[in-house]
Amino acid sequence: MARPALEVAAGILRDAGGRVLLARRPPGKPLAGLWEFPGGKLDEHEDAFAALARELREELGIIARAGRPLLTCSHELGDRRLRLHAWTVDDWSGEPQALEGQELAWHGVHALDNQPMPAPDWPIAAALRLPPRYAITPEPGADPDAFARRLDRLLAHGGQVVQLRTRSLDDVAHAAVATRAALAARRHGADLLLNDRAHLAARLGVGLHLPSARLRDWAQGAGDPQDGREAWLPRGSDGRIDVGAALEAGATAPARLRRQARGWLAASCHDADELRMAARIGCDFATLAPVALTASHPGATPLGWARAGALLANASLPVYALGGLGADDLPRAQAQGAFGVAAIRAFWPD
Ligand SMILES: Nc1nc2c([nH]c(=O)n2[C@@H]2O[C@H](COP(=O)(O)OP(=O)(O)OP(=O)(O)O)[C@@H](O)[C@H]2O)c(=O)[nH]1
Ligand SMILES: [Mg+2]
Repeated sequence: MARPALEVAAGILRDAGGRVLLARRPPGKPLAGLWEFPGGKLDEHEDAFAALARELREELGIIARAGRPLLTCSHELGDRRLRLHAWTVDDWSGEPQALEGQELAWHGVHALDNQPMPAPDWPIAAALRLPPRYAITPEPGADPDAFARRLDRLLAHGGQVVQLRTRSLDDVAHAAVATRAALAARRHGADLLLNDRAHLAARLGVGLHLPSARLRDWAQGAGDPQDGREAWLPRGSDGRIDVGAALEAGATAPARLRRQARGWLAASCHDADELRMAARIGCDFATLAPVALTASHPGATPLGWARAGALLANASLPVYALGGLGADDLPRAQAQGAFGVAAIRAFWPD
């Protein structure tokens, strides 16, 4: 019989400057020397926040009064599963002290990629820099100037992560739209991802969003070797994608290190298989679709919340629920285990 999952709560504590607290696992413990979020295992019948409050009192001597869930992910850990519940602690008192011989340090959320962390912490580090909404553009249509103006309005809202999804343009027209979008994103401090143009995304220094067919090709090492995946995925000496070895070593996020100057790597997923592939090749986040009926994909059968919730509960990276959803669906999506909501029409400015 499979052993029950190991349930662990991890706390996100921020100082006045927005930096988060990391604790270094002391010598003698498993994964010694790696930096993690303070916390520990749930006792039987204990919920995540109660466990976290207890662990923070024992490890740091602080009293946590209120928090909210940031991300729950599920990971294979040898012969059992680890479910790691990351909670943002909003209200606490006391000054964190290292009561268990651990080293403590505050780090900016953009510096976390450089810390050697247990692999299950990478999705948390990504979630700390991701907004709850992932906006996807509609096709640019016949008027590229009007499209650029609307995109600019979208990017101007602080902290946006936006996928430029253009399937209808030829390479030259697409490069023009993408270059303009990349400049606008940089001007507004927003993060842009191109849909399925790996070379161009790498050249422009923006992120890449893989359609599911491309995700499958990359995860299986199939397809055209010139498709740009070298720029995005860590490779072993045999040419195969080599996230696994780095995962076992518990080292810093390998995929992200390779593409330090580049942006996010994400993928479109529709089932458990694709969610696993996305995590395995080192994607920072994924979309899961279609959750509900959507006008842009009228032929697709929606997953519905029950099925989507079951897939989300086992995901090992942040996932945006997508398909017929808008901002109003965010609480429901998060209650079902999504990190956020992605949409085309709902987030596109008039
Ligand atoms: N606290 C914490 N544990 C994590 C994180 N990431 C991660 O993979 N883990 C894993 O979750 C488990 C938590 O173990 P722990 O050593 O903190 O457990 P604990 O405080 O309850 O008690 P213990 O040390 O006395 O066994 C370990 O297997 C640890 O490697 C994280 O960010 N914070
Ligand atoms: Mg602990």
